[in-house]
Amino acid sequence: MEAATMAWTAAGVGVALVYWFVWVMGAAEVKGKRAVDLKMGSITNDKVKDKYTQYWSFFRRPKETATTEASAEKVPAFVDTFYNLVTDIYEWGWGQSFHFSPSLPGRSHREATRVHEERVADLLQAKPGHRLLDVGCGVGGPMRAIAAHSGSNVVGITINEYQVNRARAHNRKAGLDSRCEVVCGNFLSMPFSDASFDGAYSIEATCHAPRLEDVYGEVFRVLKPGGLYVSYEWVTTSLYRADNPEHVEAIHGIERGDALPGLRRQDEIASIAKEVGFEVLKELDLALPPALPWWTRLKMGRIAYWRNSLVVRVLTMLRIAPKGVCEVHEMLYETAQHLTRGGETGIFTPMHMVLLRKPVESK
Ligand SMILES: C=C(CC[C@@H](C)[C@H]1CC[C@H]2C3=CC[C@H]4[C@H](C)[C@@H](O)CC[C@]4(C)[C@H]3CC[C@]12C)C(C)C
Ligand SMILES: C[S@@+](CC[C@H](N)C(=O)[O-])C[C@H]1O[C@@H](n2cnc3c(N)ncnc32)[C@H](O)[C@@H]1O
Repeated sequence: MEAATMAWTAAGVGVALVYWFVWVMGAAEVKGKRAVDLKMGSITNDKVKDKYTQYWSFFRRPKETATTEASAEKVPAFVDTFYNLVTDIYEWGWGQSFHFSPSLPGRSHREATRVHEERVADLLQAKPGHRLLDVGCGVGGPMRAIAAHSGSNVVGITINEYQVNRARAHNRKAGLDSRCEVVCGNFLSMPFSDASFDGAYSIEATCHAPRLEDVYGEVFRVLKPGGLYVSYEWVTTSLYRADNPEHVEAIHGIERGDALPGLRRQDEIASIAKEVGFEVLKELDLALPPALPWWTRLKMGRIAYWRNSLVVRVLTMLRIAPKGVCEVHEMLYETAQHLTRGGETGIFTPMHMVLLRKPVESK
């Protein structure tokens, strides 16, 4: 073969490979967000690296961020920065629901996710005409599943403006915008009237609150008397040992890479709920057997991560993706290892479920 023909063939194969990697394979899990559309939320391209450095130095010492009052006050702003950095990567590589779910034999991740979300609607006994609150709604994957399954209306709140726009666009596309509404705000001080919701839920979101009593107190205030609240909490289990360096490293790794001001213990959740006035109707770690491991989805993704980091590197080199995306992607990769370790050792669960009721006789 002539040199020129070989060069053209190599170039053609190169272009086809890039096309296959970026456009055809798209995301690890779901098509919808394409790699070429990766943005860093509302952060301009030139600020991504700085914002990432600021985020990293703040969450490097997770426990301290929760315990000193001055630091705790800054948490929502850093959580907002975190979601500017990760929202597109999450959507691209995971889907529109930013949470875990127990694996289901013979069912896809997408189905397992939906089942985990519909369980919330069932626990809340949600019905058409009900007004539900989604506390920390992300880009609205759970909200759409719950509205579709139960026929209720859902109002979601998130601290991150970029997520609000993404969620509204997805709601419109799904034809659910008349029943799903999204508000930008802080769940530690919500812009809703007292007793204005029939039910409420939070899926893997309240772990971002420095003090759980603050967010539970707000949910209590906005619920109607008799209203139900379901929460899936991220917690350490009774197997966690603070004197085991491997345990400490896994938990710190989870906190650092997920913008958490210190994970709570499993046995703290119900007492905090009671403190703010809730009745505790049910409490269960949904990750316990017979449930199948939630972390297998993370483990199975190794080839996809490798592919994704290559895609991210190529797109950064071509200046299609902003500088700093590679660092954020690397951070998420490491976080995935810590989460897997937390799951395998059983010291951590992202699905400690509590079903709470605001007493009928309360104001
Ligand atoms: C509830 C929270 C988020 C939970 C999960 C949705 C995310 C936790 C870790 C994330 C990921 C880790 C590895 C990424 C991978 C390197 C990349 O190529 C594709 C996306 C990941 C799989 C990403 C997806 C979302 C997570 C699983 C927290 C923040 C409270
Ligand atoms: C891991 S995501 C989960 C999103 C959604 N529940 C889901 O399962 O797809 C956590 C969500 O909590 C929101 N959040 C964190 N701290 C918040 C705060 N102080 N006020 C409002 N939303 C907050 C984030 O913006 C994000 O949308």
